[in-house]
Amino acid sequence: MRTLRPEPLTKAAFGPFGDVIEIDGAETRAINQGFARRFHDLAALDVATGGGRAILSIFRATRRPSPIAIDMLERHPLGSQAFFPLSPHDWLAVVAEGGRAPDLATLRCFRVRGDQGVNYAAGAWHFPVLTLAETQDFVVVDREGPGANLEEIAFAPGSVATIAAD
Ligand SMILES: NC(=O)N[C@@H](O)C(=O)O
Ligand code: NI
Repeated sequence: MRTLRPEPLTKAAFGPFGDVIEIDGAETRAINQGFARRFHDLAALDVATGGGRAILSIFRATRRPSPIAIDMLERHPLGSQAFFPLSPHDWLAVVAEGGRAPDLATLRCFRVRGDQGVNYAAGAWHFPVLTLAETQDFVVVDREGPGANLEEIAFAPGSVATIAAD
């Protein structure tokens, strides 16, 4: 079984899996008579497939026992799924490339800062949201609509990977 070492999240490294949501590098616009700044169009929301619509939710994540075991992966074939933390604590995004099944040789863990979010592209294999705090709320924007938008693959316990303790 592999030990995944969290790597820093960068736009380049995360490119195959979706978008990094962050102020750094964003197109910005002064708005509201100069009393606010807009960081514009940070992620490609893709939710219209099959008559879907965008919804905004809040997930309250709680820390999983260490070492965190990657015993399954999931994906949402009909829509993207964006997460942005509401508290400034690091968290983790675990992803893998692949089509009908994830390619476990490409399994990667990214350490995400508390001022960064991610937007998983439609069909991107990922592990459910992982906080490193005792509890952490996330704004989540994803797809509501007809069709099966959750595919999960479970692995034999202890067979894939754990995440190195921080
Ligand atoms: N169940 C649910 O909506 N959560 C997952 O999709 C996730 O990525 O956390
Ligand atoms: Ni998901």
